[in-house]
Amino acid sequence: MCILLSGSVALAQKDKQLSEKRIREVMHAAYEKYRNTTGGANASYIPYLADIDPKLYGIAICTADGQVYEVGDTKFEFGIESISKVFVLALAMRDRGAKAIEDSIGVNATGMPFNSVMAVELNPRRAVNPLVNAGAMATNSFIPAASSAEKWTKIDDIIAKFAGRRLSVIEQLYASETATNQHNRAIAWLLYSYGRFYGDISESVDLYTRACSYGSHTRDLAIMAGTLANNGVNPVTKEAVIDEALCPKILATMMTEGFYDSTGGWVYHTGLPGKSGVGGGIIAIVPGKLAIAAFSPPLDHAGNSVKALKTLEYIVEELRLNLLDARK
Ligand SMILES: NC(=O)CC[C@H](N)C(=O)O
Repeated sequence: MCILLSGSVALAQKDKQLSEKRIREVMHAAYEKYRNTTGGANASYIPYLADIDPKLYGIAICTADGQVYEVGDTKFEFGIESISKVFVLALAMRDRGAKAIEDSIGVNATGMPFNSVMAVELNPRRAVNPLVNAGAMATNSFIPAASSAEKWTKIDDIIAKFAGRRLSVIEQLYASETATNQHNRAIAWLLYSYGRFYGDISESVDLYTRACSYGSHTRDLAIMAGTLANNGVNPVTKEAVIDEALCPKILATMMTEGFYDSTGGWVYHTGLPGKSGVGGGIIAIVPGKLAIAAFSPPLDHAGNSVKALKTLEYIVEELRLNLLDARK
């Protein structure tokens, strides 16, 4: 009884860290601390991304009870890119089940870059992770539907539910990616050659490319991630988007592969599931509590936003959000 009591008192103390005042304070402190940080470079292999203003910077936090806090350029729409992989995975998992994802796509870490061919070659089962390009394209191919148009409707609907508003594809970005995605097409063919692709190749690559080309702003990402923090219920609209039992499975893939070959470093610093995109966005989820999103276009060698990474690491440390940290 005594132990229980002191445990819950300690938990309450820890949660005091999460008062509205404290969240705002830390978020604004992060913004001031990193707003002039330089380093990294915009993604240039997708020409559209190279031209985005590298100075744009936004942070948004969405709590599990639906409060949204924002600072900076949080309404600027940028390419969601690989962050879309998380939500397309949620759809495939909803329709196929968590076991089928594990068996047919794979859930282990590749420890390799997001567009690695070797990740496919070196794994005896040719299993990848749904959060690298190979696994994400296979995941698109795995969504059950009568046609590609129907799959897109499913993707568009679930993305809208996660965000609490309908997102639009940035057509210029989509065209830019489509004109330069030969490497992704090659990866899809490779998976196909090993029997690890489950639908029409060009259609699946196209769905993947289109989903990466959604325009999202930092606030959207915080709410989408907030839905995963809130057991699959959008904390703002209160709509149930996916079964709560799937959330820990989705978060597990983020913990193992969310930052590709830099995932170990991310977990080392934050102890949280997170995901980056080459558009400059990053999300992090604290189950049951909140989600954080940050955006800044310049990327490091692994394709993760330099400033967003620093921002999230700082906020996680200051608010004591690391899941692996049992300090009171
Ligand atoms: N890491 C990323 O965000 C990569 C996504 C990008 N659409 C690609 O396929 O290369």
